Amino acid sequence: MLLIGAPGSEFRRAAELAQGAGAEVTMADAPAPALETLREQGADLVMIDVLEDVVGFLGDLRTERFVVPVLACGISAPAERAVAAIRAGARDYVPLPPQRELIAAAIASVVERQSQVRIGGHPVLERAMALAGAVAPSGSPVLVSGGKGSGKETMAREIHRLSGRADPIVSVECAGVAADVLESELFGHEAGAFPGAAARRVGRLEGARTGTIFLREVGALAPATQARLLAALIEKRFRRLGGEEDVPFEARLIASTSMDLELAVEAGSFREDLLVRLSLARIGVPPLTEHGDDIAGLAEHFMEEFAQADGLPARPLSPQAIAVLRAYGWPGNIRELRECIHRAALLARGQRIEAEDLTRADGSPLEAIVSLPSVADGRIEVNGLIGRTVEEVERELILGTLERCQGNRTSASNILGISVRTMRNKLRTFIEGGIAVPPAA
Ligand SMILES: Nc1ncnc2c1ncn2[C@@H]1O[C@H](COP(=O)(O)OP(=O)(O)OP(=O)(O)O)[C@@H](O)[C@H]1O
Repeated sequence: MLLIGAPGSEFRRAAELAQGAGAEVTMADAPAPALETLREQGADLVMIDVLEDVVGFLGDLRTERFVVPVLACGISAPAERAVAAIRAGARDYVPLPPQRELIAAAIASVVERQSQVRIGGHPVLERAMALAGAVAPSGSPVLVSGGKGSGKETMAREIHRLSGRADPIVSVECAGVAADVLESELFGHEAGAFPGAAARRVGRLEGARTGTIFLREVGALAPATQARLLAALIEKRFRRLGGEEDVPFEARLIASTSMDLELAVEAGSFREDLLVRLSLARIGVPPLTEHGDDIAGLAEHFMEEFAQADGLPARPLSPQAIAVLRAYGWPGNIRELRECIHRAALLARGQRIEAEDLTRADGSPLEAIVSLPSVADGRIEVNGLIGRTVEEVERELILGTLERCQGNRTSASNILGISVRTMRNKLRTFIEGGIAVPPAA
């Protein structure tokens, strides 16, 4: 985290609080030295005093293609300054003197706090973890695939930890970032590489030194960046944009994907040769529903974590609450479970967490969503189905399950006991027949 402002006790206090919340803090007393720091070492979050030229600083960040969230802050600053900062692109305004919770929330809003890893006892997750342990010591690239929030970054961090590398793991989001901005972010640039490149900037690949570079959603890389990355992997060196000097590429590459990269290759949006290189070691993180036996343990683990962090009593989950957690489809996987438990830890009033305390992000109770199909004497009620074709019933079952899983193909396939490939083929047939299919989650 980079703090920009004239040194004063409030700023020092903000820095101490940020450090207490787990951030590594660098301080700069004005935007110009702050830009120098960003060019040399980057930052995951910037906080700038609104008394500085925030608008000019944000403009410089854009011209030099930095992708870093900026928060404005100030000591009883005039409201118009805060508004101007937000209008110019600052994410939020944090008043000083700082409060511990506000600083922690600001950090949490941009850098997801990683839970302490709990390795479930389920064989599918254990197999994935064993693979991670086996590939960790080598320097070869690793591709971690799995659904949204299933634990891909957690797996990458585990591999990095087990590799014993002294340098850090540097995480870069590839989705939703303009191609030229991401290219600078990854490879850095020399002064004059493009209009606005005022000085040399060290990219994240270089900044990771001999540690690990983690590329989240690698399938989103533009073709030119894919080509550059492939060359860097083969030659173990690269050039900053506009540079003539080779920079050694010493970091270990771990990439994650929640999209089917084979399909992306077929569609021509991802290079096959890059996929082959990335796939030397490949780890699939299973969707949460595939290791459902871990749900209760993970839920208790998160409950303890939040109780500790928020100073609340750790409460047990009732058997009904656990049954509801087990029955839900978890399209957002472990992240969704973690957030669900966080809401329950904050809002539940009883001695233990009951089924009705478990909600989705929109506030709807999980209980209502997991209502099971009508069952009579253990058998599915078939009267309402007689007169309908097997094809119709199958289509309704598939589309209904998919809807309940908010379009998540992997979760729905798991619940239905069919492969994702079969699911895709069925959906293709539906679409060809003019039937609406829920969009992919
Ligand atoms: N085995 C685990 N034990 C404890 N917490 C976990 C585990 N796996 C994932 N989590 C937690 O779940 C959340 C989501 O995990 P993570 O960021 O690794 O998922 P992801 O698959 O990389 O997400 P995305 O698809 O959005 O990139 C994080 O808060 C992480 O700490």
